[in-house]
Amino acid sequence: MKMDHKGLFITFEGPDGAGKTTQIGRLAADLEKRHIPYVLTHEPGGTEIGDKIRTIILNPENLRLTQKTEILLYAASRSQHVEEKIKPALAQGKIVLCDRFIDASIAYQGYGLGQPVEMIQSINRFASEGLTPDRTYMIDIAPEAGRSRLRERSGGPETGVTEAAGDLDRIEQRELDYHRRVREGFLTLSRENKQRICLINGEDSADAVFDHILKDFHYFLAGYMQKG
Ligand SMILES: Nc1ncnc2c1ncn2[C@@H]1O[C@H](COP(=O)(O)OP(=O)(O)OP(=O)(O)O)[C@@H](O)[C@H]1O
Ligand SMILES: Cc1cn([C@H]2C[C@H](O)[C@@H](COP(=O)(O)O)O2)c(=O)[nH]c1=O
Repeated sequence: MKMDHKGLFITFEGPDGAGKTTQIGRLAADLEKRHIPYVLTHEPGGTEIGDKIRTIILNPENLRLTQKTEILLYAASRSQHVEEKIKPALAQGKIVLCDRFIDASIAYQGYGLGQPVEMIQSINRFASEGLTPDRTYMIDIAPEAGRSRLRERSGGPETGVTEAAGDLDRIEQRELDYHRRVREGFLTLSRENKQRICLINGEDSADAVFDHILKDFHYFLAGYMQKG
């Protein structure tokens, strides 16, 4: 665990539709209930400038956006986010809950697009000033299941809304094979970072997933408090 800041940096990762937003919201509610100061945020975005970058990255009309530009825009949004929001909150001793961080760039742009992972790591080390999450909840789901959840969330075939018309962003619209590579990327990361990453089966019920996260988080928090 990196101890160069006072707060705790917790990230949620996983393929599209895995349930990250659902679970991070539940963990935030648990902290709220226990009066523990926290910040709930997300990437890409999380700041005014980051949200503008997010709009460019995810707009399905931006067909000419190159792979290198995509990597750099995610890193630019992250840099703004770390400096303006995440590091100040950690310095105040808060728990920062962040929906996606550098693991997403490695999985989506590295494993998914086939861009060199070491290069993405190096760009992001610069962008994030070397910030590493203390704990990561990686929620795994097969891309078919994730995509079907996203379709339902945006209307679903039964409502007559087609997938193309149904709110999928520029990344979500990529073919299933791309999303299979992304998932394998996340699973590889979880094997390579067992100390930091807690891997969870996102195809279990939302309650079962949350039980798993909460148990691990309370255990992790107790250890962190003990170390002072
Ligand atoms: N464990 C679960 N079982 C069934 N449905 C779920 C579960 N978790 C979340 N959902 C539903 O699946 C959809 C996607 O969930 P959510 O938005 O939390 O995923 P996400 O990982 O944040 O998606 P993305 O980051 O791709 O937008 C939502 O409609 C949510 O209610
Ligand atoms: C941080 C980050 C994200 N992505 C992808 C993952 C998703 O498809 C979108 C973000 O949408 P969400 O609904 O807010 O999860 O962007 C990526 O490709 N690379 C990244 O670094």
